[in-house]
Amino acid sequence: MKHYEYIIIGFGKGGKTLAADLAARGKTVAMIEKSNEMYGGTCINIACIPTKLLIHHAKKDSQLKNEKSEYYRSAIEDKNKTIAALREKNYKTLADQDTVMVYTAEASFVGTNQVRLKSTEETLDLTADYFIINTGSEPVIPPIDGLKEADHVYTSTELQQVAELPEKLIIVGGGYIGLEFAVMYANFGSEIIVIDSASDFMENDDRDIAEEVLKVMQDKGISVVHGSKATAVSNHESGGIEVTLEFDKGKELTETASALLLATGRKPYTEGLELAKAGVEVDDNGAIIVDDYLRTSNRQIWALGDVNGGPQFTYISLDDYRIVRDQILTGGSYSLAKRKNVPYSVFIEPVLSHVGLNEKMAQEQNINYVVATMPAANIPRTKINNQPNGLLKALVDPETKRILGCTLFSAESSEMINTVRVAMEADLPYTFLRDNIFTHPTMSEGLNDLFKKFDGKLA
Ligand SMILES: Cc1cc2nc3c(=O)[nH]c(=O)nc-3n(C[C@H](O)[C@H](O)[C@H](O)COP(=O)(O)OP(=O)(O)OC[C@H]3O[C@@H](n4cnc5c(N)ncnc54)[C@H](O)[C@@H]3O)c2cc1C
Ligand SMILES: NC(=O)c1ccc[n+]([C@@H]2O[C@H](COP(=O)([O-])OP(=O)(O)OC[C@H]3O[C@@H](n4cnc5c(N)ncnc54)[C@H](O)[C@@H]3O)[C@@H](O)[C@H]2O)c1
Repeated sequence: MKHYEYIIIGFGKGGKTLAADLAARGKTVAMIEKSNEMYGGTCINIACIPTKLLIHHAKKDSQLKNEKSEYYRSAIEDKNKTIAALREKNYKTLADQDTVMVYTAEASFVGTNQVRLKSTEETLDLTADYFIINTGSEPVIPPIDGLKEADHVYTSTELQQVAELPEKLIIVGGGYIGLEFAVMYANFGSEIIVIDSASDFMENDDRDIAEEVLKVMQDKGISVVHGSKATAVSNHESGGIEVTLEFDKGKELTETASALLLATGRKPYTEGLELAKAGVEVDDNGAIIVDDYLRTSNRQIWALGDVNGGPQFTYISLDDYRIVRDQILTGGSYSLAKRKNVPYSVFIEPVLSHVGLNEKMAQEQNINYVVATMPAANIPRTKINNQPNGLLKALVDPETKRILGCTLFSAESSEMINTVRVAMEADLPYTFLRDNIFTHPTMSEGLNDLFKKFDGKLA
C-alpha cells in the first residue's frame, strides 16, 4: 500500500497552499480531489472568481446589453473559459511537483491512518503519517414542498451553469449569495425578488446601513421581502415556476418566475468521509471539531476551511493554512486565539465592507463607543466614478482612541476596508487614518474625512 507523509483531502485554498509548501520542502504529499471539475477548489470554480467575473460583466455599459440574453450567454462563456484556465493552472501547480501526487477520487477513512479512494476506474487504499481535511461546504436546502419535482430551481453552483438569462428570478435568502446574485442578475436585466425569513432586512447590520443598502437595491428595481419563506414550488404552465410564499405568520402569496435560486446558507461538507473511523468528531452542525491549532480529535489530523465551521471565506481557509503551516513547517505559534477582526466584503453595488464591531454588536456586548458617519458622496472620487451612493461609518473607543469597527458601503470599499483592518491590527489610534497621506483623487482619502469627524466627539 502506498504511503505518504501527508494526505490532503479536498483541493481547497488552505490545503493546496499547504501542499505546495510541503512539496517545496521535499515532503511526500497526496492531494485527493473528488471532481476533475474542481481542481483548485470552490473559490476558483464555482464561487468567488466566477461570480465576481460575472458581476464585472453585468456592470458593463448597458448599451452592450441591447441583446441581453446574448450578452449574458457570452458572459457565461467567458466565465467558463477563465475558470477552465485557472483550474488547469491549479492542477499543474501541484501535479508538476516531484513529491506530490494528485488523485481524482472521493476519499473516505477506513482507519485512523488510512483512506480509501474511489473513482470510476479503481479503488485504492493509501496511508499517511498526517492528514489534512479541506473538503469545504455545501448549500443548505430549505424544506420547500415540490422542490424535487420542480424544474428551474437552482443553487448558486447550478445557476452559474445556465446560459439562459432568467427573465424573472426569485431568490430565497438575502445573505451574501442572495444579495450578490440579486444585484448581478438585475444588472444583466432580470427582474428580481429577494425573500428572506429574517424579520429585518440584513438583521445583523446597523439599521442606517441596512436602510441605505435597501434603498440602493430598490432603486435598481429589486424587490425585497423579509419575514417571508418559500413554502412550495411547482412547474407553471408558462414554462417557469410558481412559488408559494408565506409571510406575516400564515398569510400566503403566489408568485411566478422563470427561475428560483436557493441561497439559504452553506454547511460543512463531510458526507462520505466516514470520520468516525478515523476518530474525528463533528459538532451538531456537522462541522469538524477543532482546537485553536485546528487539530481534530485525532491528533494526526487537521481540518481547514469551511469544513471546520469557521467563517466561510477563502481568505479564512488561507489563514487556517497559516495555523497548520506554523505547526508543521515554520515553528511559529499562530492560532485561532490570535485571529481577530475578520473583515468581509459583499460585492453588491456599491460594495458593502465591514471589519470589527458595528453599533448593534457594541451595544449587545456593553462596549462604550463613539460613532461617526459620512455619506459616500462626500468623497470627491465619487464624482469621477459617478458612484455617489453609500454610507461610511466607524466606531472608536473613547478611552483608548482605538478603532472598534468600520462599515464602508461605497465604491472600492473592498480595498479600503483592508487599510482599516491594518490600522486596527497594528493597534493604531483613529488619528492615524485621520492624518494618513492618501493619494488623490481616491476613495481611500475618504478615510481622512470619516475619522476627522471624531475630533469634536472625543475629549
Ligand atoms: C457563490 C459563492 C460565492 C462566494 N464568494 C466569495 C468571495 O467573494 N470571497 C470569499 O472569500 N469567499 C467567497 N465564498 C466562500 C468561499 O468560496 C469558501 O469559503 C471557500 O472556497 C472554502 O474553501 P475551502 O478551503 O474550505 O474548501 P473548498 O475550496 O470548498 O474545497 C473543497 C474541495 O474538497 C472536495 N471534496 C469534498 N469532499 C471530498 C472527498 N470526500 N474526497 C475528495 N475531495 C473532496 C470538493 O470537491 C472541493 O473541491 C463564496 C462562496 C460561494 C458559494
Ligand atoms: N463576498 C463574499 O465573501 C461571499 C459571497 C458569497 C458567499 N460567501 C460565503 O458563502 C456563505 C453562504 O452564503 P449564503 O448567502 O448562502 O448564506 P448566508 O448565511 O450569508 O445567508 C443566508 C440567508 O438566508 C436566509 N434564510 C435561511 N433560511 C431561509 C428560508 N428557509 N427562507 C428564506 N430565507 C432563509 C437567512 O436569514 C440569511 O439571510 C456565506 O456565509 C459567506 O461566508 C461569501
